[in-house]
Amino acid sequence: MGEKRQHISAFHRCCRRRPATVAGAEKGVYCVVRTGMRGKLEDVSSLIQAAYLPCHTSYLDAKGQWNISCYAELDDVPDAMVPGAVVHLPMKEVLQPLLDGLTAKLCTWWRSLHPEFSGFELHRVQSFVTRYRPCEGETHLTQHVDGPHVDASFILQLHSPSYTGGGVRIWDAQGRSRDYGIETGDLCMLDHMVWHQSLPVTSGERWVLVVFCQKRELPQTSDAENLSAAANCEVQDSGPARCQQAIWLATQAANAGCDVDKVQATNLVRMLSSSTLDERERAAFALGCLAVNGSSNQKTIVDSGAVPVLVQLLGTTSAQHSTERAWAAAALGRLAVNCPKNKQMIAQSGAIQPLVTMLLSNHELEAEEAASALCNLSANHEGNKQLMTVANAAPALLKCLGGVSQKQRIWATAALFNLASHPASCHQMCRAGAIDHLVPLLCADTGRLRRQAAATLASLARSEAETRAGIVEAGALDAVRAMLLDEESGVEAASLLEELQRGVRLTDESEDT
Ligand SMILES: O=C(O)CCC(=O)C(=O)O
Ligand SMILES: [Fe+2]
Repeated sequence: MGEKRQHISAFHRCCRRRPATVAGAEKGVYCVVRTGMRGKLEDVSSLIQAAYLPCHTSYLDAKGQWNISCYAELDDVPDAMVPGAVVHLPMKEVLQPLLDGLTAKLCTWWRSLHPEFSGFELHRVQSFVTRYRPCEGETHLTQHVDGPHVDASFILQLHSPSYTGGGVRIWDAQGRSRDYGIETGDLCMLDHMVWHQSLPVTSGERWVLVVFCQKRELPQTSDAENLSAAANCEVQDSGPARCQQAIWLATQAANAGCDVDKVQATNLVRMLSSSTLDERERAAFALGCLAVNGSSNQKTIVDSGAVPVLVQLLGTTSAQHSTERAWAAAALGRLAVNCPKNKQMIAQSGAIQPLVTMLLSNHELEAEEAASALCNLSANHEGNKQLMTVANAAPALLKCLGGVSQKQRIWATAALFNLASHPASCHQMCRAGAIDHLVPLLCADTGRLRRQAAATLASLARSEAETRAGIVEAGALDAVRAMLLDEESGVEAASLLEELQRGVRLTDESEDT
């Protein structure tokens, strides 16, 4: 009973239009859950919108002539081909960090519906972003099923500020429909051949991510067998299916917050040395997913020898290896979180210089993950701050502040904040023009950026009267005044002001003597 009630609330918390009933959930053909990804989706929404390039397609189903979707993935599956659709790689890059986790969620739910498919996994055949607007042909999608070739699908509501209308209507196995006014981060999961439609948007824009999956048989049938197969996944014969299993397990483990064991970790580390780029990318990605689960996974992964191999992956320079470098940086950064021993080991294995080089990459994902890793490596670690100064990190981080990626700017500012408390780094930052880069961020759109910029400037202001004067000269006071009125960034603004005033007071005092 308790379990059922829990299911009901997860199912209906997000339903604005209907009181809680569980018709769809009970019949099991669909499920709407809140993922808790709202913040993450808000963070990536500008990237998604920047990467959005719709293509003209013609479907035989409810979509007809359709030109408001941008495709990130399109498998060459005969039944699933969409005439006119082409993959837009920038969208793939932006969605990459989200897709595996979401697919794993869909797969977990779908397996619970279909115990008979425990030996199967879901493989994405299409993923795309759709933008609905109140224009002809763009408001909604009429009633349809995703197709006989689609075994399960999901619709994720992306960050879509201020739109009206919209939402999803879904029919259960008895043909009864329900409307869901889904909110950012709500995930609507559909079983095979479930009728559904989106509802017309009447103002603003509604953004969704849609993924279609097919089931694929796993070579082994039980989790225990999968585990042992993954455990034996040798580099020499790690065919795609076997590595897929290792990744599947890692994703499941990361998703469920469970521990990775030594054998799994060792095999993922071996996969990092595979001769296939795709396998190395997947292994690095999986290790990064597992490393966030807490200290026991961090330790198991480090004890399996991951650090030197991951660091080695950072050392390539070609564009082709950019994603591999990004996931290796992400894994290293996560291994460093709250663990001084790992921070030191990663730095001593030579990670810092290549990470600084990666900051200057044209590939957003690579620069973002490098900035994030450097932030984690420098946090509460004076030795690494020193090494980052030697590697000339500050100028590269400052350059990142001018990048288009918001995530990159946030991580770079956070890393700069860490460095600002280290005297040598502080000098390096000031020489590299930190004040001129940071003061404009006091007026940034994002509260987090404004706060981080203010805190970093406050730290710099502590160093020398000349720096304080420079900050004032660059026009910080007006921005700080505006920030003081703003609840979100008032505290940081007040401490920056205090540091700046300290400068004024010191000057007054010295004139008195
Ligand atoms: O946008 C929605 O809510 C539904 C999208 C959908 O069902 C589809 O694209 O197949
Ligand atoms: Fe659909």
